[in-house]
Amino acid sequence: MKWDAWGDPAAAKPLSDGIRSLLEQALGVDPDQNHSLDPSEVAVRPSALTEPHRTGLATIVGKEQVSTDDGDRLPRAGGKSTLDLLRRRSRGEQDAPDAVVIPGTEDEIAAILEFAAQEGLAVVPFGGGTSVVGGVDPVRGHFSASISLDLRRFDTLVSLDEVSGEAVLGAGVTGPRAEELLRAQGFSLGHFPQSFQYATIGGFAATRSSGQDSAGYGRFDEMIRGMRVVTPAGVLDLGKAPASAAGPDLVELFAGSEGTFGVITRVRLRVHAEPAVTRYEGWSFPDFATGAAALRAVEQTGTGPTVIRLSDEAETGINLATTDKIGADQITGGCLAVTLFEGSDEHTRSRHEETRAVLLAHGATSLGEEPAKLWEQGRFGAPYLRDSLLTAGALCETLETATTWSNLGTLKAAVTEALTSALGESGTPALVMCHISHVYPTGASLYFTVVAGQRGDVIEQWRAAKQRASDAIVAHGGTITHHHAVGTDHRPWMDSEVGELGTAILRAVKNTVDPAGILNPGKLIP
Ligand SMILES: Cc1cc2nc3c(=O)[nH]c(=O)nc-3n(C[C@H](O)[C@H](O)[C@H](O)COP(=O)(O)OP(=O)(O)OC[C@H]3O[C@@H](n4cnc5c(N)ncnc54)[C@H](O)[C@@H]3O)c2cc1C
Repeated sequence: MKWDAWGDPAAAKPLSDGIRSLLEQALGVDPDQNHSLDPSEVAVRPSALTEPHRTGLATIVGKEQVSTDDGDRLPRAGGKSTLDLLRRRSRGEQDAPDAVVIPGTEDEIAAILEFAAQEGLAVVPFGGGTSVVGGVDPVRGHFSASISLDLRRFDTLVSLDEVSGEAVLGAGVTGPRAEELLRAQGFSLGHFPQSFQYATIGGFAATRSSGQDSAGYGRFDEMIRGMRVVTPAGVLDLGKAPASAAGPDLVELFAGSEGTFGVITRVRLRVHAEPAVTRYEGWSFPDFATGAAALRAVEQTGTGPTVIRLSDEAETGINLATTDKIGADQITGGCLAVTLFEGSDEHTRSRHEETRAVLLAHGATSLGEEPAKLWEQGRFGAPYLRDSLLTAGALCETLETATTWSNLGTLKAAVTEALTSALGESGTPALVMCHISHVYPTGASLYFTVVAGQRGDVIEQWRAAKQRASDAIVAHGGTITHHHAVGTDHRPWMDSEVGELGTAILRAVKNTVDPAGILNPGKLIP
């Protein structure tokens, strides 16, 4: 993973002529500017880890698994939000963890946590580092140093129960590696967030991630059957049976705990047979409201697409749903939707037919297979485009929420207005696009992509727009996050999300499992 951008440098996406002219004409951006920083120009905050602390950590994990080198600290200095990437491009001293520690066993993690609690060191669990909410920021709080606890060595398929369809995967296994390990035995997890290529099993569990195939396979938290968590107060082995009435579900409590309650070392997950067939169909709707009503009908009827997504007019207009063709003018007007069906030949056929019937009855026009295939081919490409936009002097970021079907239109309008007016006040027009990509019987997510011109202090420019959008989300009945999690960025809205008593309950759990407060300070809990 690049330190100041997304993913593999070889997969970079230069801006097409279509996007370049869009930037120039609509946003007043000069795409020939270069806003990136050479790594040699970066000054990293010096490590504050003392020599005795380094020796103490090295005694636990071995000296080769403790590093205070800038080259190791910088890639763990934060996640991959636009704010993170803009910070990486800023001149002046950059924040970074004081050390990177890479344990190989649960006992080593327990010993690190004990040492950190005794010595007053903050510990930030680190999976793939793809957080977009400041989840891995090296916040020291009142501690003398912050260490990044990298889970990469927990990288195995621990076990597979083929009869029950359950697999135990190490926390550091990445998305592609999980599929590779499972497919070698005829199984698949089916969790494909856009960050799939770099994010990890532990990170998915810690953030209640949701993948693009959630209509078929569920959110990541719905896949979890159990997990092991090392906390400063001891080890928890959670989840005994496929279902249980033994009180409140502690698996649910630790899913989404964002490294503040403990370090997840392995996760037991529901898996399914590797799908034999995929069927594709793209659709056009006259407008977003008609499309949303059709998706609701599909979900409430339960016809079973694996993927179902709907882009609004703006997103359809610039062809963002099929990122490889952005700016090309092959889809005009209306709203594009895509559906995919995975499984056996017979089962995908029947689900496809039922879904078709519902969509056609609700105003859809079929576009054939191609738009859905193109979407699948380009599904992991958009983050590369964001890098090129930032480099060219445009601001580009995403944010997300969810609400009930009856409130969807109101919330979408309120967030769009908040972003447009906040960015307008900073002196730039804004292109606000939106899609639905996760559906439930009672509601859906809304995922916004914003492109604007960079004006003044760009970090402050985006912060102000995001604050306005977050306030609008809360004021209009949305959740502050459907799948990006809380981290530092959404923490100010947690009280509105769960109430003061809810926050007090989270604090009480934190005080029980992490009395010294060393785990991921400044995240999740207000
Ligand atoms: C381009 C892009 C696209 C994205 N698309 C999606 C998407 O489609 N769906 C989605 O849900 N999210 C998405 N995200 C957000 C992000 O990928 C998810 O939050 C992901 O689950 C984080 O996994 P990770 O392994 O990278 O965790 P990290 O970023 O390393 O950590 C995230 C949080 O979890 C904690 N953590 C990590 N591992 C552990 C562990 N083993 N034990 C305890 N705590 C731990 C960290 O301390 C931190 O608070 C996207 C991000 C980017 C940059």
